[in-house]
Amino acid sequence: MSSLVIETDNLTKTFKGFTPVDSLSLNVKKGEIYGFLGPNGAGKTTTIRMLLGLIRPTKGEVRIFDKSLAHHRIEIAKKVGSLVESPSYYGHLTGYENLEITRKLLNADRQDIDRTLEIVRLTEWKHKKVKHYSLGMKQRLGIAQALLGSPELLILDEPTNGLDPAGIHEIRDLIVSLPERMDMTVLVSSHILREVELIADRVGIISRGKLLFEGELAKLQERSEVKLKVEVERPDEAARLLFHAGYRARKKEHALYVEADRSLAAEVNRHLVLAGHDVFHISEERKSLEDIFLELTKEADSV
Ligand SMILES: Nc1ncnc2c1ncn2[C@@H]1O[C@H](COP(=O)(O)OP(=O)(O)OP(=O)(O)O)[C@@H](O)[C@H]1O
Repeated sequence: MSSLVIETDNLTKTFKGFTPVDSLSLNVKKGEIYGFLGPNGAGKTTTIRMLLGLIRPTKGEVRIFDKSLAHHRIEIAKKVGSLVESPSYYGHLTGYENLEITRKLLNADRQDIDRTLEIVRLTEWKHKKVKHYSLGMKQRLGIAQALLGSPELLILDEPTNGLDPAGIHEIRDLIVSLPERMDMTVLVSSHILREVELIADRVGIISRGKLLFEGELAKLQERSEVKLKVEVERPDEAARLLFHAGYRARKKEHALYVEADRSLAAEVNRHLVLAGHDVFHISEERKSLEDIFLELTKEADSV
């Protein structure tokens, strides 16, 4: 069997001449947490709805567990748990009762309810009515619903939307624990890089329905240029000097950013010191992932 749990080939969705998902080829590996990243309106939910068989692709194919979703929808659905947008529940019923409804639909074991309540840390609240739950607790209940029946693949669409920092932290910890605890593959979407950065093994970044990058975030950062940040007393003058020595240098705030890596740090330093500049500090700088993400998705936006 392939090590890919989700594989899409040129997945495309068109609504009345508008194409929110455009030739998307995603690869999600078994046992990983895959961060599906993109700004609002990038096409994440539409993609997820196709992965769950809730809407039909206009073009392309979805393969899950090495099988075509179009031909094995029911068989695949039994092994996939999901939370798309906000969870649905009955406020006048308790957490336990809500899960009992889902459990019956799935024909899952009764002890599955207590086990999932434990995982999402709602055990002590299980006999309280859901209308009294906080937003974070409702979200955790939604994840518990998705976990019933021990799915092999869990798909969560923006599970931290609307939560406060503590709630975000809790959901994040919960997601991180799942692959090992439940031998599961997780795809989690978000429009916030920082949320995914801490938990995902690999990411797929989309904007305007197109895949811009897929892989480890460290690889994305490696692709960004390195600069030397040089702190000197008179940066304007130092920039001119380095320019005449053949370097591209730009002043930003009180520092100078030179297009060079650490192998040239000593040479840059020598140029400056020999010309009478006091150099206080030289360090190698890369763009933050946040900057790279914003640039990448902005570029796609302006096409
Ligand atoms: N049924 C539909 N008919 C027409 N347009 C749609 C339909 N569903 C989604 N869209 C449009 O497709 C685009 C992508 O939406 P989608 O919800 O997939 O993005 P998203 O990345 O999940 O964004 P968000 O984070 O804001 O939910 C949006 O412009 C949306 O308005």
